[in-house]
Amino acid sequence: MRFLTVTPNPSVDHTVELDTLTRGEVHRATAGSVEAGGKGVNVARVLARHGHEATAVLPSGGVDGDRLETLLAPQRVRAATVAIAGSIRTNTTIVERDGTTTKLNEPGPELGPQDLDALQRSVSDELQRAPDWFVSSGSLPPGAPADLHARFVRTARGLGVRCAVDTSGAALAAAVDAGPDVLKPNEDELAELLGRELHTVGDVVAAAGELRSRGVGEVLVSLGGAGALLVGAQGTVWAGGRSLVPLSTVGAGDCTLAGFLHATGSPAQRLATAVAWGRAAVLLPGSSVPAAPETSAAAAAVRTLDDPHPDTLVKDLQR
Ligand SMILES: Nc1ncnc2c1ncn2[C@@H]1O[C@H](COP(=O)(O)OP(=O)(O)O)[C@@H](O)[C@H]1O
Ligand SMILES: O=P(O)(O)OC[C@H]1O[C@](O)(COP(=O)(O)O)[C@@H](O)[C@@H]1O
Repeated sequence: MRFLTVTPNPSVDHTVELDTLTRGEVHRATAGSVEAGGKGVNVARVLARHGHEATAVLPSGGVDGDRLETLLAPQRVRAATVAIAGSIRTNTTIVERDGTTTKLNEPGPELGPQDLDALQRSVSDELQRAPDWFVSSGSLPPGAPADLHARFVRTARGLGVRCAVDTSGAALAAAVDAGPDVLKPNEDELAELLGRELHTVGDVVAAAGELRSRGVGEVLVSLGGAGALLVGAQGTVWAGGRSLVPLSTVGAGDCTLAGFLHATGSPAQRLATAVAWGRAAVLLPGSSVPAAPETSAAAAAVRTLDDPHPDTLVKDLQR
């Protein structure tokens, strides 16, 4: 299949591994790594590793822009870079020995009107090539309008291209009303969007139902160690597996969405693939994305459940 992604706020992902993080202390890291990052970039990377044609549209500028392009070059992703005046960001992740992951995401460069025009032109040009899926992902940098993902989705839908969105905050709220085919919030992002806490399966299903009534096709809610729930026209499915000690959870959500779009079959089959790709990602260090042998191995441990009981607590789903 052919995929197009856009990442308005890509990053160089710097991961530092250490024993235990203590605020205010000097730490000696046990390992460190640097990778090309940002949500749409990661979606493109993992799809390319699974043999798909993946194009990633991204702004690039400054020393970190050069670094990101260098890191992306060997990864079989076709990078459609848009030169911007500012320098792209570095995001830092601290992973402790027990798998606890702390992310420090920079705001990113200010995008001026010319940068935004160039980015929108690049997305429109790439959409003319009629990809099978378009993925609009990640936070928005300063200067970008909150409805940037929504604008991309409307352009894609106008051209008949199926689209998925993974973002947060005001950008997520704006994207809902553009009616993407797939929306992938995590539990916290969904709770923030609806302005209420989500404790049970019923809470999540009701929240997802509200988004569907506003025009979203399928809502794929990732739940960290508790797997994921898919709410769509055919009902609700859960998929997950036994608990894992993550090496790094960075990129797990991106791999989950990529697996979902890669898969075919019933909602349960597509969700099981999504969860397998997410679980394979957490077993890799830093922002590394899994290859086919790793996602196939992870798939063997995933189980699914149709219509999980609405009173079940989300945190109890994997038991
Ligand atoms: N601690 C964990 N144990 C097992 N699987 C995990 C863990 N954290 C994440 N995953 C897998 O990765 C997926 C995405 O993780 P999640 O944290 O929900 O996404 P995001 O990175 O978007 O916040 C989950 O649905 C799950 O399959
Ligand atoms: O755009 P945001 O929300 O700041 O997120 C960017 C960060 O998220 C990642 O794309 C990882 O995302 P997930 O862990 O949600 O899959 C990193 O590569 C990047 O540093």
